[in-house]
Amino acid sequence: MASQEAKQISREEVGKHNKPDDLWVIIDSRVYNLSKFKALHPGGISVLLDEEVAGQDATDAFFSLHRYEVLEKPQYQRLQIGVIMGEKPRIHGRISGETSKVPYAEPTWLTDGYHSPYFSENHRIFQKAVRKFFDEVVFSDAQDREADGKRPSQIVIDKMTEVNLHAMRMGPGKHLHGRVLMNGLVKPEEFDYFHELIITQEFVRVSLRGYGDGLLGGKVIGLPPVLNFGSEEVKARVIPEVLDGKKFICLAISEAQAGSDVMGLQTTAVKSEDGKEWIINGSKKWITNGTFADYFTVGCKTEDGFTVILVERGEGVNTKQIKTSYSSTAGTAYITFDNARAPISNTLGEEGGGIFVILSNFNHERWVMCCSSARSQRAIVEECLLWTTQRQVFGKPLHAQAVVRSKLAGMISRAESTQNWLENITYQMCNMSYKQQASKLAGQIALLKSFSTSCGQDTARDAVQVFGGRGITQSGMGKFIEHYHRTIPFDALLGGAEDVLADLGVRQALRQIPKNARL
Ligand code: HEM
Repeated sequence: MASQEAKQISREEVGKHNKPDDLWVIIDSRVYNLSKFKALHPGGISVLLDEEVAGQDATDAFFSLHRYEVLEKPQYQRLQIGVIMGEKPRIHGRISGETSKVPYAEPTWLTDGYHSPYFSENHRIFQKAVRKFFDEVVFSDAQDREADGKRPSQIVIDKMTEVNLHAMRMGPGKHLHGRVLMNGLVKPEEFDYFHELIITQEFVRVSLRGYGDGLLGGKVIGLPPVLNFGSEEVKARVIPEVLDGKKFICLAISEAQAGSDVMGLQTTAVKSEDGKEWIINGSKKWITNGTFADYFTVGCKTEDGFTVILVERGEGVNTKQIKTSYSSTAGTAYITFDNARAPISNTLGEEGGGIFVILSNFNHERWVMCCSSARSQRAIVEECLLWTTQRQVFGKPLHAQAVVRSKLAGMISRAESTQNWLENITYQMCNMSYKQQASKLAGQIALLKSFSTSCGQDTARDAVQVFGGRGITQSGMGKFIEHYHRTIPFDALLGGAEDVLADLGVRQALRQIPKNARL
């Protein structure tokens, strides 16, 4: 019911409708007739008949039990019969395209009254457009696909193509030349790592973990070997199809017997008798987007060592879904290659030089993961700040408990420190050559990746304590907490397990201690 045409009703009038068959309530100045709905109410009838609810203003009671989105659903909007005379609704949920005014819900550069040395006016304009796009185009599909487990809708992928988001998610570089980015908001040659950080962080804000990967997460890790090491023929054919969202690609490295131990992989590629093709045999496990990929960037054991080969879906390639702790939207697959064939010209990089091809993308890939980890834990901070404010326990808001405030302090500090370190590293990336990044930032990025996901795991655990049973319930108030807590272990594994990365960072530092430095 649009508020300008809503019937004006007095509080006294509402108060008269407080019986089982004639039941009205006020929520944020809106008047709802629950007489028929009460029998369908998921929370039962008796709560609605409570003397502080029936015929009364139940705003606080409502918001301590329901998310705002309940009121936005058409089937519940229909229950509204008017508004309280002279009053207007004050409460809102998520406003499409807007920044949140909840403290710490946004990084400081997006918070009123704060400053940043890193983000330009162009970044700010760009962020607004990207947020609006994700809120309006992606958000509802993410919720729906998370619920039904199907792959992200092609219409969303096509709309992302129209503004060249698939290309921008690959970072700055030649692949952007000639493309109109976000309707011309940023020139391809001016697109930098801060623009890319914005895309990754806005994307995380609206999507759910499995959906986020389903929306071409495989391309972010599977396409760089083609971009950087493919032959001119392969690049000319494959890159436009993938960046235009027409074909899907994934990175197929890990196997049942070997993950981080890349040299221990058992999938083999041998040359056909005429020397024109690779013949590939073996299997791959946990391959993001594998169930619907058209192209597979495959790590293989070859005569000379380890080689990366682009395999196209066809005879001898079979994919089946693996059930993971997040939804099947990500298309996580078990893949078998039984005498699958690929032309020798599909070799990515040197024969036997596969390890270099794989390692060369690690920094960027891990940095992308840091961008998402920093933003996803911030979303949990916002959930917890709001929940502890609207939830009443022992007659007071939950945050009246010092132990709860202490948990909030930890969450806020972790989200802020992760983001601030990330912005600093991003600035270094903008000002370093690729080679400098490889030597100076590999350790920093590995440490940040390890730090941010370990912060995320602490925050997930604390958030469940703050939300109680709702933190482990897939619907209702704590649904995002449940989701985060269930999926954060994955973030802490991909791109290198926390301990491995932390150790890598320290080893890089130890190597650089000057030989003549002493205490
Ligand atoms: C327009 C009015 C209302 C609608 C449309 C509504 C709808 C719902 C829905 C959809 C749920 C399922 C949980 C969720 O998805 O969040 C729910 C649960 C519940 N509702 Fe309502 N409700 C309304 C008013 C109220 C009021 C006034 C109370 C009184 C305190 C109430 C008490 C509850 C309780 C106790 C639950 C169970 C919560 C839980 O399991 O954590 N509801 N309601």
